[in-house]
Amino acid sequence: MSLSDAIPALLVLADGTAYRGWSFGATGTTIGEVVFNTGMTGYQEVLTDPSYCGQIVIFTYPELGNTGVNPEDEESLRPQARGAIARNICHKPSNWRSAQSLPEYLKQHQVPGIYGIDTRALTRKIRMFGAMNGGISTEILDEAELLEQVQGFPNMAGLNLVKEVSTPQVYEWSEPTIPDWEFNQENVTNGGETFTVVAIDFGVKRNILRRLASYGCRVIVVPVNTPAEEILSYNPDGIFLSNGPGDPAAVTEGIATVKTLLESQKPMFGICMGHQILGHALGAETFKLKFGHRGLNQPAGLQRRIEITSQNHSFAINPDTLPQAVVEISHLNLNDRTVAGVRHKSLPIFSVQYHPEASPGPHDADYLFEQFVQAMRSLSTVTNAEVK
Ligand SMILES: NC(=O)CC[C@H](N)C(=O)O
Repeated sequence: MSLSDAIPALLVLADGTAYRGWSFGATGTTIGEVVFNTGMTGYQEVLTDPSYCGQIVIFTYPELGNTGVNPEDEESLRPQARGAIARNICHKPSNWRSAQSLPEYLKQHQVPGIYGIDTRALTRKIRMFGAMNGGISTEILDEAELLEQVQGFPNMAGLNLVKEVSTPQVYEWSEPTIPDWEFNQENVTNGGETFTVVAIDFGVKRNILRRLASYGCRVIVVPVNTPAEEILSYNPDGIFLSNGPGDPAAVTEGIATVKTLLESQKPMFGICMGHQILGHALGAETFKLKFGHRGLNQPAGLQRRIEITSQNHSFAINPDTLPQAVVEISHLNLNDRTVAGVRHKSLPIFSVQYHPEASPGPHDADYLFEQFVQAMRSLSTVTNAEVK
């Protein structure tokens, strides 16, 4: 593509700052919360992660699209981010798995992007002043006009976006990580046991379902508004609470369901939104971070063990509101010491603010899936012994 074919695009932030660049992906106008991701790989997984619904992602890695996109790396049915911001774009991908270029893919799914932006300056701005709404347009090139639209857009705090991405129907997932990519061959076969897990879908990433399946789980994925009685009617060995977009405090139906499910005392594991929902169900509160954590090298841990983790979140549990008699903090984010994991003191219930399934990201935290399975195994052994 020559520069003379490039379509001018405008990016305006809610504080009035404007950046000019060129369009990639779809043309038109898009508005959302502008956030930055510092990962050096995984743009396709990031763009298709349902937790990015409602957000425009600045990629700090300087060139996007070199390896194209392929059907296996989709984290959901389609790109979920509202837009993408890049320093530079590769129009001719080179990779044996590539099926399509990133610009073509975003165009096909009507997601606008802008490149030619000084993403370092933009990221520093968001870091200093916090995540804010912004708009990208190829049709409104007047800064004041686009700013008016951006300023009329709702803020992320208070938004329930889960309904936009949760599955409309119940489905079963049994596909594990493919053998070529399985990095934990010894543990995942799970001795042929099968555990039934009901996953509440707040906007689940496929790699979570794959990791659960690799550890021997048959996963029944249910919509966010599924009543607790229906969830328990599947007679699950464990309950999984997924990741998802928007403000956790606004997902009141999910919080109420989890509160009821806690009474069943079944093993429960939550990731990201699932962790925040569990926090609310236990009586804690969440707050919005200034610019969130999005990247592949966020350190988490407590005392001696540190995991390098994949993260993508805006909100966090307020530690002062956690019921200390019932739960303890299991992990902190070691960059800013916000809560990164909690564990119930007497029941097999735990959750993390980060993404142990990676995709993209490191595998340090994969052991958490094993812990969940271990909790279900211990319980089923106790129950079988009682029956005998
Ligand atoms: N990845 C997630 O589940 C994100 C959770 C929540 N939407 C947040 O931004 O904090």
